[in-house]
Amino acid sequence: MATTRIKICGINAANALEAAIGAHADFAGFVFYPPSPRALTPREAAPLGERAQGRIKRVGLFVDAEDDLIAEAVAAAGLDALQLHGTEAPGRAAALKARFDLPVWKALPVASSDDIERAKLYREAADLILFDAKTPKGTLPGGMGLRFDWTLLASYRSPIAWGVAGGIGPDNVAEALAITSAPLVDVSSGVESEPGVKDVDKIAAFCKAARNVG
Ligand SMILES: O=C(O)c1ccccc1NCC(=O)[C@H](O)[C@H](O)COP(=O)(O)O
Repeated sequence: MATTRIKICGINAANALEAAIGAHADFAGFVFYPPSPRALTPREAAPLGERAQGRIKRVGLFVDAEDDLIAEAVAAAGLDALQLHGTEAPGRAAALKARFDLPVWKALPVASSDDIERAKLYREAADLILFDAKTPKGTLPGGMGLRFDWTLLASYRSPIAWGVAGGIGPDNVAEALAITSAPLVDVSSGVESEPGVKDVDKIAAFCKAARNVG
């Protein structure tokens, strides 16, 4: 089995970034979505991006963002990939991939098998599909600690890269990976002490538990 790749999302402080790097996570997620408790402005992300350069890949998370914000964030934080966590259509994902010449990850909210099927729509437009739990209307579209039925992915096969997110933490990441065999796992609130505050010990425990599986 190939090694599971790990993304720690919502990194907004140097200690959390160092914990993710120290625990050999593959990706650090920077959230550029103002309503999030983990949100960064491009200016705030710049020193984190510089610290991360060459040590961990930097993924910028956007929710139906304008090009201007994405351009500022790419320039300030030196992003290595764009994660689209809103209602971006395949055409929008393809346009951003072409404009910024960066890999594009598309997050898809999952509540039923139909939601898994939607991944097919993005095969030409995205480099990675991230299956995340569907959240209630009027709340954040991610980072809520909600999980979906992982058995929906039990026999999932894809020609492009993919990952699983939502309600995963140090105590259940092994179960999530055992059920889904996902090549990538993503976590945010599961490694926090409170919303927006990462816990360095939980980051270490999460990465250790994920690495013990794949
Ligand atoms: O983390 C956020 O605040 C956030 C806000 C808006 C859209 C997406 C967001 N996070 C996306 C992620 O990549 C999370 O890691 C994923 O949703 C899982 O979150 P959690 O259930 O808290 O681990």
